[in-house]
Amino acid sequence: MHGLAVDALSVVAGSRALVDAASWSAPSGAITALVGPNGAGKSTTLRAVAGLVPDRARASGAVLLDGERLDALPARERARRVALVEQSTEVPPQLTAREAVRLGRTPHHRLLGFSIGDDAIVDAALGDAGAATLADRRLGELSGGELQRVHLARALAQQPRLLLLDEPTNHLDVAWQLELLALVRRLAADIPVVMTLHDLALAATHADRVVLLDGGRVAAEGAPDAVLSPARIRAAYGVEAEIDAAPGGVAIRYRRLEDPA
Ligand SMILES: Nc1ncnc2c1ncn2[C@@H]1O[C@H](COP(=O)(O)OP(=O)(O)OP(=O)(O)O)[C@@H](O)[C@H]1O
Repeated sequence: MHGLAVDALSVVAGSRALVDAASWSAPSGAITALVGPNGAGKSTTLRAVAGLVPDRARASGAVLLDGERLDALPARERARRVALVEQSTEVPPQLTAREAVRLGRTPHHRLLGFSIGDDAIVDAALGDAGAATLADRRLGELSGGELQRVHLARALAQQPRLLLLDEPTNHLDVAWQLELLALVRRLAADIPVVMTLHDLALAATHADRVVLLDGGRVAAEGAPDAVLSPARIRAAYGVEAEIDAAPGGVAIRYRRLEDPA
């Protein structure tokens, strides 16, 4: 299959399955949203797809990108193919944004050092992520939203064949959320993009496919309107959802089960 196929992925810490035999796919040319309640295993899943597993945990199952087993590749090879932007990444505060984005090129270098062409790639990545004006600022001085854009630029500089974004709209104001989603749409023309989202209305509006995780398992997978139904939202989150699908986007109103309609 063209794109990402996750087959019976489990991440087990001690006797506890954080991700439990989850199988799902994310085709090229599409945005796939990974949704689910707190603790459902979304971040653990993205990290495991990128080859990162918590200390003292064990991953099993297969992760295939365009038919190639990613989980069988050495870390450096995997890093050439997969970029992950996490919710919070420790950053050296003295590094400039440009220096941080340049680190995205590291997996592509044969020896330590930089390659010809890196500068143009780094500049393009900074521009695409809306971080060009931040290039010479130090990371320690940036706001949460600005830092988020720099992390995205670093991922773009990696020129990955699979882009994984953990809560990419966190910290972003509404204008930058829309910019980010437009950029993700452009990127998804060529590669699979998987992003975790808490905002189900954003997922319903902007994703082509939705994977609903609950308790580490795949509760549903498919078209947004099929997965994000009131019944499934009730089952996974324990809330009532009233879904209003207008041409400009989906709006969802929530209420607790015990509250009057
Ligand atoms: N290093 C770890 N060791 C043991 N358990 C962990 C570890 N990291 C996460 N967990 C547990 O794994 C489960 C899944 O966590 P994960 O962060 O993947 O969920 P999530 O769906 O991303 O949640 P959220 O929406 O709150 O970000 C949680 O119960 C969490 O407590």
